Amino acid sequence: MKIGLYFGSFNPIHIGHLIIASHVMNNTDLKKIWFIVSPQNPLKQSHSLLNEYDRLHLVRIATEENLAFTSSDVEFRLPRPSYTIDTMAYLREKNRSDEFSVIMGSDSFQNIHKWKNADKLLSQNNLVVYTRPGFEVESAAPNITVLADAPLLQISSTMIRNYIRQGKSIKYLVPDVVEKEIIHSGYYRK
Ligand SMILES: Nc1ncnc2c1ncn2[C@@H]1O[C@H](COP(=O)(O)OP(=O)(O)OP(=O)(O)O)[C@@H](O)[C@H]1O
Ligand SMILES: O=C(O)c1ccc[n+]([C@@H]2O[C@H](COP(=O)([O-])O)[C@@H](O)[C@H]2O)c1
Repeated sequence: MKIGLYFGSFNPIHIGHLIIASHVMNNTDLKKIWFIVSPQNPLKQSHSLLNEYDRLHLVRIATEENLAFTSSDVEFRLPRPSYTIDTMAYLREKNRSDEFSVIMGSDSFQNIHKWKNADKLLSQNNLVVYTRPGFEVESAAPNITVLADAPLLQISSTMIRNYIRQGKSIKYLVPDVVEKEIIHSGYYRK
């Protein structure tokens, strides 16, 4: 099966992520999207990072009503920080009948030279790159699909964490179930 892999810290998952995943499904031949929760992004600081199992739970409840979406904890069992090239090797080995594509914004794509074994990552994998403002990109190779018209929201997990700390509402920025769980569990208050 053709599967899109959407990697992220998801700290927490928000509707920007879900809109992108849905847009990728609508505009490619991918049949499923796996949301891969990275315990530790190699290029991000770990303070203010909610426990990975709590982040995974939020991804699970945000995606469970969509049968094409799945949450994945595969990187929890791999060495840290989470290097995408290593995760891809592991996933390919374990899922030989599936064909994976890595989904990423054009901002990440432009910075991919900073990632571990970037050349190998680019040559060995299919990529779906959606354009984000300020990071124009043209399809550079047959294994790279560029989606130029993704519906984009100027929101981020950082913004949501800041809103919570400031006592502001995060309604509509995250799915209702995620908002309820964050409030109920007191996540990101300090
Ligand atoms: N609003 C958005 N629209 C499109 N893509 C997004 C949006 N927010 C995040 N992404 C992309 O989704 C992927 C996973 O995101 P990540 O979990 O790092 O969230 P984030 O909102 O960027 O987090 P943070 O603010 O904590 O850095 C990354 O490739 C990121 O570029
Ligand atoms: O493999 C790497 O070197 C590498 C470097 C930076 C980021 N990544 C992956 O890309 C995902 C999204 O990263 P980011 O910075 O766009 O939020 C993150 O969860 C990591 O799995 C991977």
